Amino acid sequence: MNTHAFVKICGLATANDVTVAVAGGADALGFVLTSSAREISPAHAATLTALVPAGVATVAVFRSEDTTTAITRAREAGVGWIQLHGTRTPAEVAAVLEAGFKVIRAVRMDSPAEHFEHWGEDFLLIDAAVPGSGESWDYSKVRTLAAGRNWLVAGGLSVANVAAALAESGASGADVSSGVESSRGVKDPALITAFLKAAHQQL
Ligand SMILES: O=C(O)c1ccccc1NCC(=O)[C@H](O)[C@H](O)COP(=O)(O)O
Repeated sequence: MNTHAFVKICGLATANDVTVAVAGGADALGFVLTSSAREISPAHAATLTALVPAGVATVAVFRSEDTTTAITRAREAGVGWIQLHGTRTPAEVAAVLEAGFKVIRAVRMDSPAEHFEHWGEDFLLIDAAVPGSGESWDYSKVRTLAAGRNWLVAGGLSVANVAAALAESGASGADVSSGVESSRGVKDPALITAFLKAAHQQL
């Protein structure tokens, strides 16, 4: 079956980042609203989400903030989706869905098996041990565990390995940050464009 990989470019910080990712066909854009070299304020994120056309998902990314804080910041940023990292519960996912957001729930690739179950989220994101670190891992090792799920592979992806990662893992899509940067926190337009092309050619 020839389907379209869902591709999220994460850690966008400038209007040019957004313009390039949208022009390249990104399915989702991530804005980091938590402590990180890529952190931007909800108010700044609002100026960027205003540039995003309908049909492209806008995602606020959180590390371990409680859901009330995440929802408040996400509303200020004007996003439609919330991505939750950290140790979470089904009740937290339900609270974010009830607030009207779509949810990406991020888990480490070495999480206990029950964390790979479906808790109501729209996508599971299976990541390296440290989010946003650029560390790669054996993407094939969760293939069986995540089979049948809507899920995104992440962690150490780049133009060079995204096609293989999608094929090996069986993921529905891919998420990247470090692999499309010229230096930490600074996106490279040519790498964004090339990554989107490589990922969308795969599935
Ligand atoms: O990117 C960050 O700095 C970050 C900080 C705290 C929580 C999550 C973060 N990023 C989440 C992402 O969706 C990244 O794109 C994903 O972890 C992959 O990152 P990378 O290995 O750099 O491609």
